[in-house]
Amino acid sequence: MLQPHIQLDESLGIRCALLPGDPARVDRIASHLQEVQELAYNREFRSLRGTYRGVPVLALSTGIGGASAAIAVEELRHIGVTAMIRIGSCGALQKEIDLGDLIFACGAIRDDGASRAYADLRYPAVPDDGLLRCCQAAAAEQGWPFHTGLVRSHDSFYIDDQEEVSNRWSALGVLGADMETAALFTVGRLRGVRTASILNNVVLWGRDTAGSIGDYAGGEDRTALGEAREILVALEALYRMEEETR
Ligand SMILES: O=P(O)(O)O[C@H]1O[C@H](CO)[C@@H](O)[C@H]1O
Ligand SMILES: O=c1cc[nH]c(=O)[nH]1
Repeated sequence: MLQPHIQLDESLGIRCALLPGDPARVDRIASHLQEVQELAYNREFRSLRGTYRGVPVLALSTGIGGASAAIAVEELRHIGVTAMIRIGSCGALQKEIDLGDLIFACGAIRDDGASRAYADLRYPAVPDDGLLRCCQAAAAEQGWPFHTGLVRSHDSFYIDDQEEVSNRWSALGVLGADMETAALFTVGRLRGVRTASILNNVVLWGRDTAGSIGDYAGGEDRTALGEAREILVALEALYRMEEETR
């Protein structure tokens, strides 16, 4: 059945997906794939297919926030996708995390509305353990710096007590902030989909968030490198997962 938001159906027959937030990132994923074919572009959901080392892969943007990410997870599951890796950006909540460093989320603080609509806050937002390990192994093999830890997913960028809120989560050891990881993990776990989230740090801890995100959008070198790395790590992780389950 044609899914109403992503405008894709099960005839695709693809099990693995990369989920960037930004539709423009879909092009940068395509540059690492073979046999690329554009599929659909409806609202924030832009998609294309390709192969990586022979593995069929779908790239679909989810837009900003947990609500649209949750819709993407549900509709992708309806068409047979069983493993999804978010290719995101984030702001650091710790000073040792550099621009372009990768964060592998081993859990997410559920400060978003979408995940709460699905389950009581005591339900943990966690990735698939095997898929997370495939991501770590792929990054380690390349020798690229990465951090594994908790992230905080939120719904609001410009609230008045932003600094206070960020300081509180930083003091609790949370590594970074994004807006979709908690919804991806929660919905994925509830629906039996394997998920992981890789975040490229685009804002140094304590720096101006809006300005730094603008630099990333403008192609700042280190964050562009972090993005290329997270894409390659995710593709390699999916390849490893497919090899393990073959
Ligand atoms: O770059 P993406 O993947 O969209 O991720 C981050 O960037 C957006 C905010 O600028 C939010 O979606 C946040 O999660
Ligand atoms: O602080 C930040 C930076 C990027 N993306 C977020 O969601 N938060």
